[in-house]
Parts: sequence; structure tokens; C-alpha cells
Amino acid sequence: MVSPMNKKIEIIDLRVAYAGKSALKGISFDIFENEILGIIGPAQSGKTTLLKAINRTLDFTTGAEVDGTIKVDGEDIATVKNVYELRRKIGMVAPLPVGLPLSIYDNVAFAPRMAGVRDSKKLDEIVERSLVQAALWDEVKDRLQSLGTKLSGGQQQRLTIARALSHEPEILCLDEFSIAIDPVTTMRIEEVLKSLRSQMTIILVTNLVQQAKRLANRTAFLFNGELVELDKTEVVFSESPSEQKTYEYVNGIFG
Ligand SMILES: Nc1ncnc2c1ncn2[C@@H]1O[C@H](COP(=O)(O)OP(=O)(O)OP(=O)(O)O)[C@@H](O)[C@H]1O
Repeated sequence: MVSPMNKKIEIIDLRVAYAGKSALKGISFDIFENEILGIIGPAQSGKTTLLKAINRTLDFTTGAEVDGTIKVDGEDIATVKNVYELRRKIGMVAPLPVGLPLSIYDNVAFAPRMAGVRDSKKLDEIVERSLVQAALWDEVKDRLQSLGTKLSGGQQQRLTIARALSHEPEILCLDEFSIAIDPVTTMRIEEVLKSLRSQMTIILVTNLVQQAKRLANRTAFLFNGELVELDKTEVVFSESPSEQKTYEYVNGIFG
């Protein structure tokens, strides 16, 4: 018997506007534990806004108004007692590497230290685990004290992923992670994501529709702030998805 999938995130009639201008127009769907959910859509369709709503970093955007409900593990994120704990549960990887001007080691140890981890053995373990998970350990293990910013672009992006993994997130959100890296590194990180799926829920925002096709269990197509279609990836990329617009977008007819 197939076991039912557990809902990790529930999004219910989510609306976001910036200074009165609508960016998400009432979208509803669930995200399940241990799936990779691909989110595709042309520029300005609301993909990044959705990620920012989920980890409540929209709180920092002046003029952003959020309506509707997002639940993580059944709890409404608008009323969680500890928003820092919510953000620790959710790792976020931005389009461009955002390393701190610190050593490789200190970049990865930054969040655990902020969370109060002081024991050096424990920190060593976290740094090694995170770098191994991000497929960077072998390349940097002999120079952990050198500056993170001296790494290549692809290595810096993997360092960003290691930082996101350092606080053992249950949800990993990636926003166009491969925008500034070469195809070989992109493939390498894609392998990393496949292996992480068994340990966490992954939300993959991507402009590369083929990347969603390669990695995602299900794919959501956002257009102009609306959820046009969400289905198993093989359906979204088939000859006959539910919506003609989906077919046109994934086949490059517009976008
Ligand atoms: N901080 C902001 N202030 C005002 N408007 C914003 C802000 N952030 C996003 N928007 C607007 O909200 C809409 C959705 O933007 P968003 O960045 O979520 O889309 P996206 O699908 O991630 O686009 P892209 O692929 O270009 O990153 C756009 O019209 C954008 O201009």
C-alpha cells in the first residue's frame, strides 16, 4: 500500500501585494515532505515572492501586504511564537552566492554560532557535514581557513548551500541557484539535491524548465501571480498538461 504523503506546507489563498500592486493573486496548494517541488514561470510571476512569504522574510519588505494562510507543520506561520525558529527550519539559497567576507569554516559555522553552538568539536562536525552534503568538502578540506570569497563562482554557490544546510533545515528553498554557475557545477548540485530529498523537503524555483523536469517530483507553473497548474512533473511536461498555457511555456512558445 502506498503511504499517504504528509503535508509539510499548506498554502491557502495566499495574496501578496507590494504597495497595492498584486504579486500573488490568491494561490492555494500543499507541499509534501520529502518531495522536490519545482516552481517555474516567467520573470515577475511571483516565484521569489512565494519563497519570501514562506520564510516570512517579506516581513522586511516595506509596503508588502500578505493575506491568506501559510502553515508549516500544521502551524500558521503568521502567528508562530518564534519566527527565528521558523527561519531555522527553512534554508534559503539565493540566486547569487552570498558568502560573508569570512573564512570557509566561519561562513558555515556562522548560523550555528548565532544559534548558540560554542563547542568547537560540535562546530567542526557541523562544518564537515554541511560541506560534505553540499559536495564541496573534498575541494576545501585542506583550506578551511582561507577566504570563502576566493572560491570559484560554482564553489561559492555550493558554500551558500552548505551554509543553508548548517542549521539542519527541514525545508530547503532554492531560488534560481544556477543562474551564475557553469553547467558542470549545476549538474553536480542537482545530484546533491537528489540525495538531499530523502532528508528534507525541497522547493526549487527555476527559470530553467529542464531543471524542473530533471529534478522535481511535482511542478507548479506560476504566471502573473496565479497558479496556472500544479501536477506531477511528467504531466506538466507531457503533450497534454491540463492547461494549454503550461504546454506553451514549457515548450518555449512564450516566456
Ligand atoms: N520589493 C518589492 N517591491 C515592489 N515590487 C516588488 C518587490 N519584489 C517584487 N516585486 C514585484 O512583484 C512581482 C513578482 O516579483 P517576483 O520577484 O516575486 O517574481 P519572480 O517570478 O521571482 O521573477 P524573477 O524570475 O524575475 O525573479 C513583480 O511585478 C515585481 O516587480
